[in-house]
Amino acid sequence: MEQTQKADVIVTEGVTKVYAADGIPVNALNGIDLTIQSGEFTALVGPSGSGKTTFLNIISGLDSPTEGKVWLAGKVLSEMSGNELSDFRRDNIGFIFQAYNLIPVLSVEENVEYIMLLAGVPKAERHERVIAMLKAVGLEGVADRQPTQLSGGQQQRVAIARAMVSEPTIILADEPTANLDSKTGADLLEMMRRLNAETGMTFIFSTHDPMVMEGARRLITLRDGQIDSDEIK
Ligand SMILES: Nc1ncnc2c1ncn2[C@@H]1O[C@H](COP(=O)(O)OP(=O)(O)OP(=O)(O)O)[C@@H](O)[C@H]1O
Repeated sequence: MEQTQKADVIVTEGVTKVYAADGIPVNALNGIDLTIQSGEFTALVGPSGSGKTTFLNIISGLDSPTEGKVWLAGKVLSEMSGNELSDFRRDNIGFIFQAYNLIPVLSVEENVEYIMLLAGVPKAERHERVIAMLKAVGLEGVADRQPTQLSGGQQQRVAIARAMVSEPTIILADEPTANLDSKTGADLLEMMRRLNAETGMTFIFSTHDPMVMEGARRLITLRDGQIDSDEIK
């Protein structure tokens, strides 16, 4: 009988973060032990200041923990050199930001193909993958537009296409619906969930939005830098 084994894409062990703001220590994370497996669609929730952004920054290697270890796709982030880490991040993580962060002087197509360009994917293949990805996010026919000619919801779809097109190990999204009205945010989340089901790509996102939480398959609640609850729905 065939066995499907889920890989651990992120493992954290004792992740602690202390910021030194004006000499006063702030304990943002207090020993987080967590495993995220491939194919998860997981929301990170909790009150403002509970450590969500800090945790996302640490598991993506944008910031380093004061103590503890993070494995991403089997590699310990703190054991990589600066260049190795940035290549590893480019190949393994797709980021989606609250403010979309598209490059305004580039067309939609150029925004979506950018990471593939850096990774040396040939032009014809890049074009084919961008067009297929734009179709998957419901944005056919906008490849030549500038991001500013699109609505906020459409811009965030472009950002999702950009994050997913190079098939990273994990998609990380910090408050992806925070700048959208609740209907647009709910539609966007439904689309992310469909893409997760169709591609098996792993998603982890932070949110304050109860409608977005509803759509998650696993809900991890942080409180004062610790895991308060971890619920599979
Ligand atoms: N660069 C920093 N320097 C000092 N303290 C920081 C820094 N970044 C975050 N903090 C503090 O760390 C704690 C966790 O912040 P974090 O931004 O991770 O929380 P959050 O759950 O993402 O909050 P929000 O929901 O408001 O975005 C807070 O007390 C915050 O004030």
